Amino acid sequence: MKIYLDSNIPYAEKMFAGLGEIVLFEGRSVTADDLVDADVLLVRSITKVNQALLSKNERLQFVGTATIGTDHVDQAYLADRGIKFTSAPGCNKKSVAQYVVSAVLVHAEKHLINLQGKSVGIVGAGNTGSAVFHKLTALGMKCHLCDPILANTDDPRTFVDLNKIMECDFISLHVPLTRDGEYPTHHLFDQQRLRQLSQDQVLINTARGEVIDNQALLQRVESGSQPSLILDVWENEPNIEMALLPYTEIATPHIAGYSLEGKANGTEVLYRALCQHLGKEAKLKVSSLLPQAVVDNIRVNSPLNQSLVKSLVHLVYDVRRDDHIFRMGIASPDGFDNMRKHYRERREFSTLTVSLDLQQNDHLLAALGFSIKH
Ligand SMILES: NC(=O)C1=CN([C@@H]2O[C@H](COP(=O)(O)OP(=O)(O)OC[C@H]3O[C@@H](n4cnc5c(N)ncnc54)[C@H](O)[C@@H]3O)[C@@H](O)[C@H]2O)C=CC1
Ligand SMILES: O=C(O)C(=O)[C@H](O)COP(=O)(O)O
Repeated sequence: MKIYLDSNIPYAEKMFAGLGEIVLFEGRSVTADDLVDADVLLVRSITKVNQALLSKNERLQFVGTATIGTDHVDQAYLADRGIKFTSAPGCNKKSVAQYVVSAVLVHAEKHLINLQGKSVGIVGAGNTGSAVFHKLTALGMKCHLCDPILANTDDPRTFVDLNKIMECDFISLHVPLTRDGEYPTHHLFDQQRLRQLSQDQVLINTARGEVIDNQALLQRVESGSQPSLILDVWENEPNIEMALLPYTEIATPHIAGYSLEGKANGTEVLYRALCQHLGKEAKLKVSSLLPQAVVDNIRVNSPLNQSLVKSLVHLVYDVRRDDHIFRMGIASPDGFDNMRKHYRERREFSTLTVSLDLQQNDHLLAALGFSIKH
């Protein structure tokens, strides 16, 4: 059994070693010739899994992607060939939500904004949008959810339409990239919608670059009085529209979901699914392989305010560091992918235990995802 693994799937060599012979590949450059004898193919979002990639392989039985997004996989083609497919829903939702929390706090500090009562429009109310809702609501923000698909189900939450979202102080995108169906998201933010944004608004994209028409966005920002932009994802990665960069407040190379926990969760989901597919017991747990966090506890003995929350958040994850590294490195060859490939170890808020002297602080910090001790 040959298991072909993207070399950027952490802990995968250890987790899958007992299930077959491991062959590592580079996700961006792998070709049909490389995969001729693969029985199992485990990818991340940069590998387009389609007929062209699998045309020379006649024995593939299982494809897994260690990601939430599945737009890079032609699932209909896999189904036609009877190849089992698994993704990792929700695996890095906390990581993305923590990125958004850090970015919102950074924006608030820079523009002297009190976040209490500020409105947030969350487009896509699935795993990640819901996590963002939970955290930003805890910060005192008024969050609105837009999800016409869930709005047509028995989901008990209140949903608004996109017009209402366009009035919000912050707009955060958490939709899959889709081109078909009743509610396609490709260029959901097109020239017309981008024109509606004012310079007092903040547009955050951690979904997929193609959800915003990047050329229309460039025209919009070049015409003046632009909204603040926080962009983790871009059209045409890794060859992004560099002219957008100077207009962004925070810019990163598709790493919002790159916490160690988020990536490790993705690995574990695939491990379990493959074990099940092969009729084997899933004996390993990826959590046992994670290192201790460098900073793992802190004592807080004063009431929380926005500034103190920001300090606690940034003790664990500060998006400005990723923004800085990105701007320094993007001009070099392979700059976009290099930062992703050699991404530093980033942990989630749960790895920091906050010891609280004041009872009233727990709700907010627990909602943000910190571990709490009294
Ligand atoms: N930047 C990064 O590192 C990461 C990006 N992502 C992206 O975020 C996307 C969302 O992630 P999850 O929330 O975990 O997925 P999910 O599948 O749990 O939720 C997506 C939600 O979007 C809704 N939706 C679909 N079309 C819509 C439309 N036109 N308008 C409004 N809502 C719509 C769906 O009904 C669903 O509830 C992923 O598909 C992936 O592309 C995910 C993880 C990391
Ligand atoms: O999970 C997703 O969906 C993502 O966007 C991934 O976090 C992106 O990471 P790579 O798969 O491109 O390494």
